[in-house]
Amino acid sequence: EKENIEAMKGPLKKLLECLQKTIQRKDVDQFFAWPVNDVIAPGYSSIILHPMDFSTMKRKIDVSEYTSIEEYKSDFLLMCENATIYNRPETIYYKAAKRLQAVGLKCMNKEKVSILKRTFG
Ligand SMILES: COc1ccc(C(=O)NC2CCC2)cc1-c1cc(C(C)=O)n2cccnc12
Repeated sequence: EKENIEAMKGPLKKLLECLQKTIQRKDVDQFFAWPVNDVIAPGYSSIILHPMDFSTMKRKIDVSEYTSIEEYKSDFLLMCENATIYNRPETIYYKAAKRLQAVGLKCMNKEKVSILKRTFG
């Protein structure tokens, strides 16, 4: 039972690594590559209680913390949503988050996820 779950995580891990590479390529300015801090974004840590960024997601992939593509997707959406909560709509960060969210959702759309779920269980 445990081996099966472990074995299952291999392919899922590969899939998520590939998915993250594809999506992160769109973050050319690397606004989402690292955790946002209070120096560059005043008051960030008191406004955004559940921060998320690509480096944190990468670490979670590496330690097999994601057991499904849905879990990965919710961290991705959290990351984008944080940026639309903290930043005003006219800012480059808000716009970058909206663009990134659209790209990410295309990569993780329903059809693909159901195919992946069938393939990876
Ligand atoms: C890891 O986060 C970042 C890294 C680098 C930069 C950056 O290069 N900013 C320069 C472009 C104009 C200043 C911005 C950010 C950044 C991301 C964000 C997000 C994602 O909200 N942010 C918000 C307010 C101020 N700065 C940021």
